[in-house]
Amino acid sequence: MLRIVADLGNSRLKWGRVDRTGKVVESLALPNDNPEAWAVTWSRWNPDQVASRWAITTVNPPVAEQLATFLADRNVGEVTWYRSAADVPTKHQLEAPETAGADRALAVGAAVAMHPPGRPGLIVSCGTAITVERVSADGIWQGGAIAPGLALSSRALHLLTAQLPLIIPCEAPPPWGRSTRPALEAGLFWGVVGAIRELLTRQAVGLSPSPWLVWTGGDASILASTIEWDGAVVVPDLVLDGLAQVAFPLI
Ligand SMILES: Nc1ncnc2c1ncn2[C@@H]1O[C@H](COP(=O)(O)OP(=O)(O)OP(=O)(O)O)[C@@H](O)[C@H]1O
Ligand SMILES: CC(C)(CO)[C@@H](O)C(=O)NCCC(=O)O
Repeated sequence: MLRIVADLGNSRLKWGRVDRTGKVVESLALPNDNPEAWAVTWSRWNPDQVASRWAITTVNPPVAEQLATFLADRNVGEVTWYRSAADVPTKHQLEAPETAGADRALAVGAAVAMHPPGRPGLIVSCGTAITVERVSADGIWQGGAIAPGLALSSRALHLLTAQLPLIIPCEAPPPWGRSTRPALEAGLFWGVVGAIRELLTRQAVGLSPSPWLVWTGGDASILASTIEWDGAVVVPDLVLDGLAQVAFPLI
């Protein structure tokens, strides 16, 4: 039986296949707004239309409806949805888990599972929004911070001003520029790095021994290298890994 995990965010839809050992393999990102692209990938993954089981985490209800229709049209009957942190067994101290993102809870769950017990941790997820999550030494998610992501900040500056162009930051730029474009690149990129650094520093206060750090999300590869942190790792499929552990546990 094909087992699929999917992470429906605000920018992209990530899919992965779960192999016999419970590992997520062949993960890829698809556009959120293009069911034709989903169909092409799905017929490539499942050319013989064998039975499949899906586990889907979503923070995007309108696109989730489209995805539900897409799967129903393809006779996928076994779908489990994770729509908020309340649907995820990650231990937490949140006030209202039913309003918190399931993706956040799954990322925390996967990061905690990667580390031996007894050490606190921090998780930075660099997606449409950036989240920085705090985990206590006894493995409990204490909550986090939600900030604007790199592409979103760039789009906001472009859309809400008359003269600022749209730029796509793709690598660490010099910290100032002598014209609009490099000045914008500097402000966007280093502004986001500064926000993450500040949140990490402040959330680490009171955590002992020193917290581990896991990065994930579409912008993790360019942002992680800017902040020095002993033993920090980038795990691109952290949310899918967490989902596979929760939805398809090894028995
Ligand atoms: N091919 C791509 N298409 C879209 N975004 C990309 C791409 N490659 C890198 N990115 C970056 O990835 C970020 C989005 O990350 P990701 O796909 O992890 O977010 P998401 O899961 O959709 O968002 P969220 O979980 O915050 O709702 C954007 O800020 C963008 O800069
Ligand atoms: C913060 C994001 C956008 C990160 O993907 C998502 O988890 C979300 O929409 N969460 C709902 C609000 C919350 O987590 O408290």
